[in-house]
Amino acid sequence: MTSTDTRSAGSTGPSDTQRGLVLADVTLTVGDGDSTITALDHVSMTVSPGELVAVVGPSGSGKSSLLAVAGALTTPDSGTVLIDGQDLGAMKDRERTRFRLEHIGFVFQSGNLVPALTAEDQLRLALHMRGGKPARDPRELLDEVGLSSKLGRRPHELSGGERQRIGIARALVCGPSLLLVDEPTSALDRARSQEIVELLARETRQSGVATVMVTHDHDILLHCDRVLEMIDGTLSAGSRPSA
Ligand SMILES: Nc1ncnc2c1ncn2[C@@H]1O[C@H](COP(=O)(O)OP(=O)(O)OP(=O)(O)O)[C@@H](O)[C@H]1O
Repeated sequence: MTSTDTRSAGSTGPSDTQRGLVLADVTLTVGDGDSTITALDHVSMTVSPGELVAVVGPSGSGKSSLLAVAGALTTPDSGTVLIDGQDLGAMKDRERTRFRLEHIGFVFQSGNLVPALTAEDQLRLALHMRGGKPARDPRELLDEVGLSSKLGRRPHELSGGERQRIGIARALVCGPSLLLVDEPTSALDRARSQEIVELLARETRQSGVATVMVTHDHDILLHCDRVLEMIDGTLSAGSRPSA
């Protein structure tokens, strides 16, 4: 099977190549016994700081597996995963969990907010779980995503788009190196979807985070720096609709 390294142009030296996400020849098999499936088949990719990369592909092609491996939730059978030059495979379980809290932000399909918490407290909880000094001020970040007037609202008092904005702010509040985003627009109409991906693109650039977004929504690909396509566990350069 072929693997495609879709490194972006513009890297300037060894220290630069170490930053962001690097997957090198990663293979993951899932299931057991006779029903083993190769979910990721010799996958290589890099995502630089400040770059938004979309991953598209049919259902069952391995997109969630890719996020799980990049997010230090699943350990691949072989290959290397580096985040800011740190090798996830060389870490013990506890170390990897701590690394995930400190360096990786997740945005889920429908926000996955805590129902009882206000917008501001969703971010404060994330900071509390990570511990240490706050990386970003929750109020400033909520202002940046357009929710300064809704700090005290709970999820049921917000629209789907607003909940997704909080999900994005929560994923960024600890100042991650890598942002992993799973179908962020699946519950939104077209206009809200455009707003959410524009926000993700802006935050990716402003905060210099390396962002990987899995999506089925081809209308939002224009806002991404690159599009990769996953088919049967292999990754190749995909096409982006023209403006
Ligand atoms: N724990 C598991 N046990 C067995 N098979 C699994 C497991 N997890 C994933 N798979 C299989 O691995 C393949 C890749 O799954 P994955 O969830 O990564 O695909 P996907 O592209 O994210 O799909 P979707 O777009 O439907 O979410 C599929 O064939 C799936 O059935």
